[in-house]
Amino acid sequence: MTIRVYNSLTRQMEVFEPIERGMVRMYCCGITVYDYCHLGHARTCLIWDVVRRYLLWRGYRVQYVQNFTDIDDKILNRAKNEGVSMEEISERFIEAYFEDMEALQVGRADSYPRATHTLNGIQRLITELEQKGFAYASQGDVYYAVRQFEDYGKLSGRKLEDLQAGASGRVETEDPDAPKKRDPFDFALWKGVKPSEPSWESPWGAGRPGWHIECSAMVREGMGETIDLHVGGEDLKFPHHENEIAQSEAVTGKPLARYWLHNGMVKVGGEKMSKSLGNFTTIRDLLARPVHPMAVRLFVLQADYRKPLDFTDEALQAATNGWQTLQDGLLFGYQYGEQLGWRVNLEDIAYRGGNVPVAEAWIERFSDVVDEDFNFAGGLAILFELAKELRKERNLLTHEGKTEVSPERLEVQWRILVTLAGVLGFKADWGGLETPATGGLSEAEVEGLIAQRQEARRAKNYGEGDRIRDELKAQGVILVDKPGGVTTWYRES
Ligand SMILES: Nc1ncnc2c1ncn2[C@@H]1O[C@H](COP(=O)(O)OP(=O)(O)OP(=O)(O)O)[C@@H](O)[C@H]1O
Ligand SMILES: [Zn+2]
Repeated sequence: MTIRVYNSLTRQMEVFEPIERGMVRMYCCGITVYDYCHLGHARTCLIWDVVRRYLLWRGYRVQYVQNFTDIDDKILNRAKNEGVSMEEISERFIEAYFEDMEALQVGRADSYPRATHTLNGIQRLITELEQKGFAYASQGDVYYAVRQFEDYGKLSGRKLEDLQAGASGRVETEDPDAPKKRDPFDFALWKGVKPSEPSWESPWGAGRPGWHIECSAMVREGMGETIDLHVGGEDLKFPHHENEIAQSEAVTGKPLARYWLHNGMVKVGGEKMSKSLGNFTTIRDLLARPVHPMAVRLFVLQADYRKPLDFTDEALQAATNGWQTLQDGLLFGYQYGEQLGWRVNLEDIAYRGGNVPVAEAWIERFSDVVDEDFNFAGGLAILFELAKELRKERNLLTHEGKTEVSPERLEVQWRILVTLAGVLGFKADWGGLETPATGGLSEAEVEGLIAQRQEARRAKNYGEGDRIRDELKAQGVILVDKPGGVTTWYRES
């Protein structure tokens, strides 16, 4: 089978064919770094991380680039409020971003260009737009003249005429930059310096870049004129992605991206989870509840990536239960492999995947389903089938001392499960296993002591926290503190 994707640009399913055979160039609009990430950001980052993993598994090489917007009014406002520099704010939240994503096991992109590191490329692009008649300078700012770009609106399906009718004068009254624009829909490529704000020298005077131009410049500088996949949240389709297209394609005369893919929003009570609405749950808060990071991954991947996803406690609980089932399946080999006489190197499987024959029907079924516009929910259904079968066999084994399916066959099934779960970025906490062989504390006892330690640390009683850590260590249990206040553990072998 071939991979097919829903292209937002053409509004139809298309066979996925990258420009260069076997190589995918993929760009994702990243975050504006002025606060901690919430579950909405997590969904966007998780989905595209798994798309990348899937493409790699399907044999492509992938260049995956995700930017950080580190010049923005929101960052400047926070810096002003705290009396610190813009860099201090952006550095703090870039660091927090990496911690949160690591906790969720989102893989690192190949590069993370930042607006502040791309000023030459940005200025080059604006200069070319000016030379080609798509941009004009006005009172220290530079604007993009949207009416010069014939295709404006092709991604979002919005026509300027309709927008104008809908806006009817509102734009003029609300937009403080309106007097500087030739048309109310023109947008800033460069903004003239304001007192006490950071600025960079440019042919148009000191100032800073607008938001939209940074992505166009980053793609061009780091990836080329046309990339394969341009992805991001649906909220960015208009105006951000529309403007990226207008900027890049006006200069190069080539499509910016072959395929535009958009993920749906995480919603709360029907509204987009967002900082401005105050209805958000940060990744940190979620993991500190504690919710297992893999349950968050399951919550996100069980939904159609293009549809909105409602965040409710029930949905989260369902994902937590689902993870338990999947985890039971993933741990099967570690718990019963020896008893079943498997001669596999479990360490090897844990770190390199199951290494199963690709002709296996399960694998084919999985890739057939996921190939169709990254249907991860469909792929997961296959993983659950496998996990449930292993659970059934586990019950037989513990109660009757034998399995129905042959041990050889079970081994293959388990390896397939581990492999496919790995493709979707799921990894079982092998260390959390109760291993009677090592004796000592039971799983529940360990969890109880960890909870006590967390309580002590919350009360700033670090001495007691350390004492509990040492007590556990003496019993062969090693604690690993993860970002977001989550502690995992494993038994020393
Ligand atoms: N509720 C959400 N669900 C899914 N993705 C989201 C959500 N909110 C933001 N994103 C995505 O996260 C990425 C980073 O967005 P950005 O930093 O601009 O956040 P934002 O939209 O300003 O968030 P907020 O509205 O909470 O301030 C974008 O790709 C955006 O589409
Ligand atoms: Zn962008």
